Amino acid sequence: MGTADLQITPSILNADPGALGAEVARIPSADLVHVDVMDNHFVPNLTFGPAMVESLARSASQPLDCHLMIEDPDRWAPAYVEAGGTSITFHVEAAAAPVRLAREIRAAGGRAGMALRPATPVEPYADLLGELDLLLVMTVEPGFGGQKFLDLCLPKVRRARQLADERGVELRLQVDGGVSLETIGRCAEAGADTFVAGSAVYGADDPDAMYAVVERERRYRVARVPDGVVEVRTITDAYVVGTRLRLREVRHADGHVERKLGHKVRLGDGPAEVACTNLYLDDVEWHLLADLPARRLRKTRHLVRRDGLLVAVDEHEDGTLVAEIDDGETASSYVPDWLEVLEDVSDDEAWTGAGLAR
Ligand SMILES: O=C(CO)[C@@H](O)[C@H](O)COP(=O)(O)O
Repeated sequence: MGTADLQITPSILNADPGALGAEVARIPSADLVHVDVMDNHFVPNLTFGPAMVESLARSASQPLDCHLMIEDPDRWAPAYVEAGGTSITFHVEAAAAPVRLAREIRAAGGRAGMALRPATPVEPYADLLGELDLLLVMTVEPGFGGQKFLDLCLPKVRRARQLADERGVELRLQVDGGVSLETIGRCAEAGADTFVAGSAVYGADDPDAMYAVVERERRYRVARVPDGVVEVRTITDAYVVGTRLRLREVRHADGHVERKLGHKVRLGDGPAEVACTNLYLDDVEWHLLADLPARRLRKTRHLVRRDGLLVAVDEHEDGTLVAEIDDGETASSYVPDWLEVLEDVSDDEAWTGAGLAR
């Protein structure tokens, strides 16, 4: 994979069209917002134009990833950069001069993306990849959300990644259509690093929960592991260099092993409040990611349940003990006496997992 930074980009095609500002506000943890622009000619559906993009750009805190499913993108694409789109993706099947268009988008200050319908091969465009910031491989026929993922597009994703790597081109490889918890692993394994998801996000009861749970963690250096240990686990964390990604392997006392990829986004200035997203990985996915350059941390976690409180006490290799209390959605400052606190290190970067990793 060309980059270790995986992004999930919700498509607002499946959101309530009458309340788009509010719908975008429901997904504050998303890295980007995917805006499907359809003209009822290139695809049989009609959605947004530059005025809507301009209005969204004013209200959304995330960059807008505009996917133009329109005829004559050579004429219209620059207007979407002007409207505030961050990346502008045109369909190669509709573009008269894709190289010129990609250069125009970049010259206007946008990131240039090119999309391929399921039946469009990538090979004819191999030499053009260096002109792009993003290549979008459609995994459904464009036009509508909620369609079934086309597995037959995966070999193209793999070839696209290979062609870019052979040419030393760093681009985002995006997949769009039918991307869900069930299909995303296969896309990542094929080399995609950016995942557009419409119904999988807006079909959920809490769209942002598809991304993240808010962790409000207090951390304390403590004198000893208190009574009340209900479980002991061994945790190995790998903080992927230059990203907000953490690979975690948890070995439970009964022998079972859990592996996950976490993405932690700070909600405030310090480490105390983060939006945390986890994807559980199978063996293939784990081994694919396990060799990424990372700083590592190994610890034994003692889970203590006492007086209705669950506290994780981490024992580090040098014997220091750090207790974590997760307050979830409700901030609190209660510290039980039995924790025998030596020091509150909640705001100290050096005592975060990333700070301790070597
Ligand atoms: O571009 C398109 C459809 O043409 C997509 O962005 C869809 O909006 C994705 O929706 P799901 O397939 O994830 O429901």
